[in-house]
Amino acid sequence: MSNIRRVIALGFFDGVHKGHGALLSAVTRRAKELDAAACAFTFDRSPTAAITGQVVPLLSSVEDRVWLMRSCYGIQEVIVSSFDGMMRMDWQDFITEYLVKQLNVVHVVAGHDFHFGYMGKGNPQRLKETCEKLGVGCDIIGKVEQEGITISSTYIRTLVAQGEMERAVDFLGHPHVLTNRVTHGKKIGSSSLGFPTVNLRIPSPVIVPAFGVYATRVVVDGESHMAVTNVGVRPTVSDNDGRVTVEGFILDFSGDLYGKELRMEFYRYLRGERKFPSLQALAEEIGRNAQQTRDFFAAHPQM
Ligand SMILES: Cc1cc2nc3c(=O)[nH]c(=O)nc-3n(C[C@H](O)[C@H](O)[C@H](O)COP(=O)(O)O)c2cc1C
Ligand SMILES: Nc1ncnc2c1ncn2[C@@H]1O[C@H](COP(=O)(O)OP(=O)(O)OP(=O)(O)O)[C@@H](O)[C@H]1O
Repeated sequence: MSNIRRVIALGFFDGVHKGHGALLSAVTRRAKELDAAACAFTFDRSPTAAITGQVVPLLSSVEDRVWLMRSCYGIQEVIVSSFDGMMRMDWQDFITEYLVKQLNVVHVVAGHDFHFGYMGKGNPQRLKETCEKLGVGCDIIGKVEQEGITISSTYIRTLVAQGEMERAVDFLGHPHVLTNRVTHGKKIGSSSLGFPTVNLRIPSPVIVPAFGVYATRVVVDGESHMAVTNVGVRPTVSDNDGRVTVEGFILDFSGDLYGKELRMEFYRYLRGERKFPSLQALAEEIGRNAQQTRDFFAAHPQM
């Protein structure tokens, strides 16, 4: 780590929602005032998953988390730390040895319920008092609510898992995103259906949105296109192997995207995934869903 002066937001930041946004905006503001680098600290894996041993499906991969913090809030450096390597560090050491000595922190920003250090014994009050003694600035951000609900990654995960995408977008402050490389499908899409699709895998432990069809955008080679996308196991296709795929038909586009990195943005749930009596019936429905997607983006030109 180079020894530049850093203003650092502390947390895990899964999904980078509006509550996190309050911290990250404070960081960019303070960094300007102090002529320091705007940074955020996160872990490589979910602390809750590591501690409880349970699978915690996350809204974002590490890469998407980093990208969201940079692109939505102008964070210049995201420090991705190994949770396993840090979980036994006590809270005082986290501040004095890690933040101050290693990262040269000049100001920290954390939320009202931020717990840190071995057994979670560090808390906002301890953070504030210790920073004061060390001459490090500290902002504790009060909780951000919407419709009387405290915005949290946990709450937004339930929205995505239930397909409530528009509400998820509302609480995130940006669309739910999935970035991955395009893989090969079974080629039925272009040959029998008349709808070529890009196929993405959802890497573990990233959350699987409710099975169904969504109005989405795909961003590839720096360009954004409307797409109608199915998430699920494709019960209509006889040889489906039970694997979950994300398949998007990109509107008004032709070209081979195999192997390219693509970002998919989810905006609206259109319908559930179904088993159709024939490929013909499925193709007719996809045609209707493509039109619904056009209508949605025509009605929401800012999206
Ligand atoms: C917008 C859209 C909606 C879809 N809806 C369903 C569905 O409800 N049920 C289903 O079995 N497959 C559905 N599919 C998946 C198709 O079965 C799949 O695209 C087709 O099998 C082609 O697969 P391939 O690209 O791997 O060749 C949908 C695909 C798209 C693009
Ligand atoms: N709604 C919110 N308002 C203000 N600060 C928040 C809010 N949500 C999270 N924070 C703060 O953002 C940082 C990162 O939080 P964390 O990653 O634990 O998110 P979370 O949404 O609370 O997650 P979870 O749902 O898993 O508890 C912490 O410092 C936390 O206190």
